[in-house]
Amino acid sequence: MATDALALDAVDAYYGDSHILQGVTFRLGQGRLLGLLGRNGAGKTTCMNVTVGLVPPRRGGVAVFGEAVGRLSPEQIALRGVALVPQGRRVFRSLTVRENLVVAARKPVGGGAAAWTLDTVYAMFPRLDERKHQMAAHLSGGEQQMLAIGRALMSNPRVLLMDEPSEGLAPQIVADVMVTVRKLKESGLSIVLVEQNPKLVFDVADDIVILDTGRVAVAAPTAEVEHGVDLGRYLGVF
Ligand SMILES: Nc1ncnc2c1ncn2[C@@H]1O[C@H](COP(=O)(O)OP(=O)(O)OP(=O)(O)O)[C@@H](O)[C@H]1O
Repeated sequence: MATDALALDAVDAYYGDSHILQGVTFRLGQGRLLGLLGRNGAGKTTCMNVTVGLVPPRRGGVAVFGEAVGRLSPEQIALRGVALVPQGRRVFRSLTVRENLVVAARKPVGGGAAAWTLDTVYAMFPRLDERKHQMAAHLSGGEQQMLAIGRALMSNPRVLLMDEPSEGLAPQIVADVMVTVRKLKESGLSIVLVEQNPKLVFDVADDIVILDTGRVAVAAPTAEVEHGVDLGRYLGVF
């Protein structure tokens, strides 16, 4: 069996004394898309923070393509091909669109030709090409989301983490974001898509993990979750 792109194994994580993640285990297969769902405060962002090294796990392990990374720094983990599109986009507001992209550029793990360059990012997001000399602060929310995704792609990741990329965007823009997510999946990237809205992820995810107050309540292929799980119980009314 192929090595998982990402594996969290019995991860416990804390903020100070607050025990947030409690024995979280899930696996992202290579080339697959995992939808990570859960209510507000369930621990989704904390899982992302643990994966990229911002919140080191107190117990348990994190592995990227089979290599343990739970004790590595965020820089070391990024060098192993993990990129995060953070919640709230967090683009560098006082840099231009082009500068935001250039500062994130990195060669793929193991060398070889970079799939993602300024040209290929602009080809995916023509709007960023049109606005490349503008300050990121002046972009619309949807454009900032494109930039946040483009910036993550510039690092030529093997594992892409997307934390609520639809948050705060108009429905048409959300639809555009989901088209992008689908294209990235079709390109072979291994993706974790964090969302509060299950309808968005069911369309595109291979597997679903539902967190409930810091624990994995459900982990199964999408079709099983869609038809066999009482979503209202874990996600509230939607
Ligand atoms: N920096 C922090 N310090 C202390 N507690 C935190 C911190 N960040 C998050 N928490 C708490 O940890 C818990 C999990 O938060 P987390 O952001 O991981 O949830 P989430 O599922 O991503 O929620 P949301 O959908 O609101 O983004 C929440 O109770 C939250 O209040």
